[in-house]
Amino acid sequence: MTKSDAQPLEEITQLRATLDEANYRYYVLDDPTLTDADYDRQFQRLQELETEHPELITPDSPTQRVGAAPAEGFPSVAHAIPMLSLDNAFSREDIHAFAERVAERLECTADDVEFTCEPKLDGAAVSLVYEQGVLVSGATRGDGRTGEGITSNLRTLRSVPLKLRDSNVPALLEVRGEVIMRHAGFEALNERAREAGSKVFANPRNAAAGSLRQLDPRITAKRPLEFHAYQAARLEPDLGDTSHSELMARLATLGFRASSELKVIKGPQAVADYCEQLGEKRDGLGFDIDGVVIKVNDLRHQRELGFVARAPRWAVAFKFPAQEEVTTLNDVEFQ
Ligand SMILES: NC(=O)c1cnc(OC2CCCC2)nc1N
Repeated sequence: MTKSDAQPLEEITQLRATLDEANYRYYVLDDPTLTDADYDRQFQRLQELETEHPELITPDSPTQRVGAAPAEGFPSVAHAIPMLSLDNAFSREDIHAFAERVAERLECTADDVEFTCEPKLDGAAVSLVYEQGVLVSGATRGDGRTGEGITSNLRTLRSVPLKLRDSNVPALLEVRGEVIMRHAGFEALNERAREAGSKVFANPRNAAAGSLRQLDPRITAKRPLEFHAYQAARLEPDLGDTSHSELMARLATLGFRASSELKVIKGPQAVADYCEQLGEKRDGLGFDIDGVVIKVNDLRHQRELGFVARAPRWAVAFKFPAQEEVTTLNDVEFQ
C-alpha cells in the first residue's frame, strides 16, 4: 500500500495547490518557480491519481482546463453591465479637454484629478465571471451588450485562474480584460500555418480573436494567448476598494495578470507625458498596443461621472497613430 493509496485526496490536494501556484507565478508574475519538467511530472501524477479516483475530480483542477467536446456553436451571453467602448483623444489638447470636462463635473481643478494610465492592449476583450471564487462563465465582448459564451476556450488559458487565489473570495466577481497574442507567438503560429497551408492571420488581434472562437477547445489550448485584466466590473460584496488602482492590485492577489505599466497620475500634463513616454516604448513591448487608457482613479468619482450614450465620461483612450501594417506578398491570402 503506497502513501497515495491511503489518502489520495491529500496528495491530490497538495499537487493541485503546487500546480496552481506554479501557474500563477509563471503566467501572472512572470517569475516561474517550477521547471517545465517538474511541472509536467507533477501534472502527470495528478492525472494518474484522478484517473484512479475519478470521484475526486473537481472542475477547478488544473487537469480540467482543456475540455474535449467541440461545441456546435457558441451561446449568446448578455453582459450584466454593457462592455462599452471608449471616446478617443489624439493630442495633448484632447487630454486637457477631457481633464477639464471631468474637473468641471467634479467641481475641482483639472490638476487635482487623480487618473490612472495603462497601455491600451490591442487584442480581444472578454469578460470572466467567478461565483464563490470559481470560474463559471467567460464571454467575448460581442457588440458590448451581448457576447458569445466561450467558457471552455477561456479555461484553456493558463493566465485565466479556474479559481481565485485569495482565501477571502468575493461571492461574485466579474473581471474584464484583453486576451492578447505576443508578436513571437503570432509569428510562430503563422509560420506553422504557412507550412500547413492553413489560414494565416493578418495581425495578433485577429489571431487572438480567431483562436478564442475555435469550436474545439483543444485547438484554443495550443494557441499562445494571455489574459490581461483591466477592470473589476462587478464585485459583491463590495470589498471597499475605493480606486481603480486598488482594485487592480486586488485582482493581482486574486490571481490575475494586471498591467505592470499602470500608473496613478495627477493632472493632464503628467498624463500627456505618460502617453508620450509609452509611445516611445511601444515598439519594444513585444505585443500590440494602440494607445493609453486614461481613467479617473476614484471609483466614487467614476460613478458620479457615469456614462454618455456609449462611453464613460470618466475614461478616454489616447490613441497612437496607426502603425502601417506591412503585408508582404506571401502573407496575403489569395482567395
Ligand atoms: N484594451 C485595453 O487595454 C483596455 C480596454 N478597456 C479598459 O477599460 C474599460 C473599462 C472601463 C472603461 C473602458 N481598459 C483597458 N486597459
